[in-house]
Amino acid sequence: MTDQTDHPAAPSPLWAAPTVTGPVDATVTVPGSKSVTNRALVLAALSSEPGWLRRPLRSRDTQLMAEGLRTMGVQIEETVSSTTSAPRPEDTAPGAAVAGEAWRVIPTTLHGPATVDVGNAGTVMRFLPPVAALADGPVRFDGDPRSYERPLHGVIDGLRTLGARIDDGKRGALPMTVHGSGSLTGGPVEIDASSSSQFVSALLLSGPRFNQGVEVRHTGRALPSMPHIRMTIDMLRAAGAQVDAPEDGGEPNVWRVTPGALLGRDLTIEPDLSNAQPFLAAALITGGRVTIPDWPEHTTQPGDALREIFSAMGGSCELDERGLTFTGGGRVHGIDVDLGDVGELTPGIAAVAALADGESVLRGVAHLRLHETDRLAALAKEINGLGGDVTETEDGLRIRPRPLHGGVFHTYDDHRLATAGALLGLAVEGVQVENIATTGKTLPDFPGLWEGMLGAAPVGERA
Ligand SMILES: O=C(O)C1=C[C@@H](OP(=O)(O)O)[C@@H](O)[C@H](O)C1
Ligand SMILES: C=C(OP(=O)(O)O)C(=O)O
Repeated sequence: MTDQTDHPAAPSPLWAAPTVTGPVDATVTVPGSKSVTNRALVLAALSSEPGWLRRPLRSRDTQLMAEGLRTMGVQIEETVSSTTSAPRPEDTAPGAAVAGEAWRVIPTTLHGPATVDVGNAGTVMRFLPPVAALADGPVRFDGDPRSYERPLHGVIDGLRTLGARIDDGKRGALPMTVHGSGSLTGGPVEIDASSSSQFVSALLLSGPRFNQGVEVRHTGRALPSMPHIRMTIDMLRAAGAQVDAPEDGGEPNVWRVTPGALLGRDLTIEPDLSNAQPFLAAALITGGRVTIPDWPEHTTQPGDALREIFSAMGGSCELDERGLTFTGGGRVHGIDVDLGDVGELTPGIAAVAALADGESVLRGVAHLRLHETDRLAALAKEINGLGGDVTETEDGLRIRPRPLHGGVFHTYDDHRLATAGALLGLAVEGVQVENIATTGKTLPDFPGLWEGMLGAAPVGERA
C-alpha cells in the first residue's frame, strides 16, 4: 500500500521479449478468470452458508480481494480439491490433487475496524465498499497511487444514497473510510457508470443483503463492458438471487435485485479468456496454432469475442473437446471494430494491429484512459517508440502498421501493456519489456507460460 510512495522508485528490470523464427504450436493452460474469481469470492462471503471455489485465480488482484474479505472476518482457506474440508489421504499422495487447488469460503458477520488494500484492482476498489457498508465498524480503503485516480464516484455516491456513511475527504475517490453499521437500507439509486461498468456490478453484487435490495439506474453516456454486467447478473442468479435486468424485458439501464439469502456454491472457475489473448495472438502473428483447454462453450467473459475478432484479423478457430484451437492464416489483417463491450482486450488487439497488413481503427474505448494506466496514451507512445504510427482518437486508436524496430517497451504497472509488449517482441527483434512482473496482477508466471509456449514451437523460418 505504501511501498510505492515511501521509497524512491527502483529502476524496473527489462525482460528481453523472445522473438520466434517459426509458427508456434502449443497447448497453453490458462489460469482462472479474474472477474469470475473476484465475483465468486464476494458472493461466497455474503452467503448464508460456506462455499467452494475450485481452480480460483491466484494473482495479485484475487489475493487482494481474498485478503480484503479476511480483514472483515471472512475465512478463506486454502484446501485440496475435495468435497470436504478434511483432505483425503489420496489427495495428498504424490501426483494427486495439489494443496491449494480450491478455496473454501466460510462467511461470517462482517466487522470493522479493518483496512483493505485495493492495490490497483478495479474489482476490489469497487466491489468491496458495498460489502464494507454491511460490516459493523469502520473499514478503511487505500491502494496504489493509481487507485487514487481511478473513478469511484458511482460507488461512493451510490452507497451514500443507499444509506451508507463514507468519509472520503470530499474527493469522490480513494483513500476513504466506509463506516459500516451492520446493515444498509438499500432501495433505488441513480448513478452514471459510463466510466466503469464495475459501479453497477458493485452495487448489484451486495444488493441481496441490503434491507430493501437495490434498484440501480444508469444515467449518462453509453455503459462500457456490458458482458461483465451480464456476468454479475448470471452469478447472482446462480447463487439464488432474484435479479431483473434490461435484457430480460426490463427497463433499459435499470437493474433490480430483491433482498434475500445467497446460497453457498461449489463453483469451478473458468480459465481467464482475456489472459488467453496473448497466446491466441501468438498463433495469429506467427501463422501457428494454439489450443486453450477448458474454453467454455457458453460464457459471459468478454474474451470469448476473440474468436470473432482474431478470425476477422486473419485466422480461424475450432471449439471441441480439446478446447479452443486458434490457427493463424499466415497474414494479419487490420480491423475496424467497436471494443466498448470488451475494452480489456484493446491492448492485445492494438499490438496485433501494429503488425497487420493494413490500417486498424479501435473505437468505443475512451474509458480506457482511466484503467490501470491511460491505456490509449500508453499504447500510442510505446508502439510509436518502436517506430509505429498510432494516433489517439476521441474514443480509441488509429493504427497504421509500419516496420518496427527494437527498444524498451514501458508498461506503466499495467499487466496488459506488458503482454502487448511481449506480443510485439515475437515479431520484432530487440523488444525489451519493462517490469514484466506486473503481469502478476492477473496472470502469475506469464514469462514461464510464454517461454513454455515458445519452447513447444518448432524451429524454422518465420511464417
Ligand atoms: O467487472 C469486471 O470484472 C471488469 C469490468 C471491466 O471494467 P470497466 O467497465 O471499468 O472497463 C473490465 O475492463 C475489467 O477488467 C474487469
Ligand atoms: C481494466 C482491468 O482491470 P481492473 O479494472 O479490474 O483493475 C483489466 O484487467 O484490464
